[in-house]
Amino acid sequence: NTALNNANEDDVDTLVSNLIQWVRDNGGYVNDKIDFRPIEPEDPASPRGVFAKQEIDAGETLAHIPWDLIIKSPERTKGEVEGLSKDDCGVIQETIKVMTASDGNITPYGRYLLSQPQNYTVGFWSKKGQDLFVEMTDNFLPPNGIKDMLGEEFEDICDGDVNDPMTVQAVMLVRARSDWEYLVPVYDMFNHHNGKYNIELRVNPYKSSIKETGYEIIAGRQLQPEEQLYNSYNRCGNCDVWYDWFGTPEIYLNFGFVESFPQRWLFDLARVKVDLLEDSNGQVSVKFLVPPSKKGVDMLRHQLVRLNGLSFRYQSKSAVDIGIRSVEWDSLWQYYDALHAALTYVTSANETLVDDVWIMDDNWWVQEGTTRAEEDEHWVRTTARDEL
Ligand SMILES: C[S@@+](CC[C@H](N)C(=O)[O-])C[C@H]1O[C@@H](n2cnc3c(N)ncnc32)[C@H](O)[C@@H]1O
Repeated sequence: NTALNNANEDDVDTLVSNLIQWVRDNGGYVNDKIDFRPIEPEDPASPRGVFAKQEIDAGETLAHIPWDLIIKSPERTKGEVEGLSKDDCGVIQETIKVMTASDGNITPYGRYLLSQPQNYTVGFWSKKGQDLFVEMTDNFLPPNGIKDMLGEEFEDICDGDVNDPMTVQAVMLVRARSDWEYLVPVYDMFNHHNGKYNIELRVNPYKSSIKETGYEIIAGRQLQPEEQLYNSYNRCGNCDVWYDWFGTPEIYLNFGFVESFPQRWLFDLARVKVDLLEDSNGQVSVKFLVPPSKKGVDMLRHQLVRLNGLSFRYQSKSAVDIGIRSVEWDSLWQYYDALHAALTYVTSANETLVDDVWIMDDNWWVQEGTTRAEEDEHWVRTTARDEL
């Protein structure tokens, strides 16, 4: 896997401009008014995002990615399947091919994917890092099933080789960058923010045949110079299945970062579901989406005390002491802070407690009636303890 190791040495600015040129040379379009640059202009190593260089009108096309440049499963290539297919094995296999193409054949997109940081989402960490994460969540707090990201979802369902680092990296990148089973260059450059989401897709790729249309990304509203352009990874126009249950912990699990407010937390075992909203003065409020119970809030209070104990035990330790990479250590404590804050907001909220949630069915969490998903698409990824 020297390709994976050498990749980080490529200059990312060059990789990005080659990628844009390649899209343009192959029938695509990328608007001149957008720029792909590090989020912190002074820190070339900071993550990249998309920014408006000048004013952009609402509805203006930002980019058009033709069907041929999209990485998708061979099943899709025949163009017969519409709607969601049940797994993403096909797009993973194709991504592996794109990333392992020979020097003469590799596309600028393959090179860009190769340059991405390795194993940065928790499902792909070292065993020690994952064990510490599970110690933190106690198989009770979300996100659930971190070991399934590779094991159940790729090894078992796709029959994939989890011992090959390039394969593992491709799986992680598909989970962190794809629009379910389409990995779309340029569209995958937009960062996530539910409060500032300002782009849209002209055509929902799961509701119509996109062989002719490809992905057309448009401005959701008027954009100002220097504004960052944001997608939403769970509330976008075609995010139906993800809309209800996929909150801040699940964003963290799949994409490896803690989202800003607004956040959604679904504590399935305590049957507590909340949105955390921030007003223009930075005041955070808790919106209970299902009436909480005393039993549930007590469970979360107990978890908060346990988390305090955990941080106390580790406060004088470092990544080196534990023997894990600093990316894992730093990310874990970032998530800890978000989890701790969410539990603090929820347990100190002045909400009337009622027991109704415990007499509801397993779908208690969609009882609020704001659900978007179709009837058979409601599900929560259950925790290990839930299955006992
Ligand atoms: C679809 S890609 C977005 C483009 C990516 N930043 C890049 O440099 O190519 C998703 C990845 O971007 C990063 N990301 C997206 N939104 C973010 C946010 N709001 N804060 C921090 N990182 C974010 C995460 O690393 C995530 O796995």
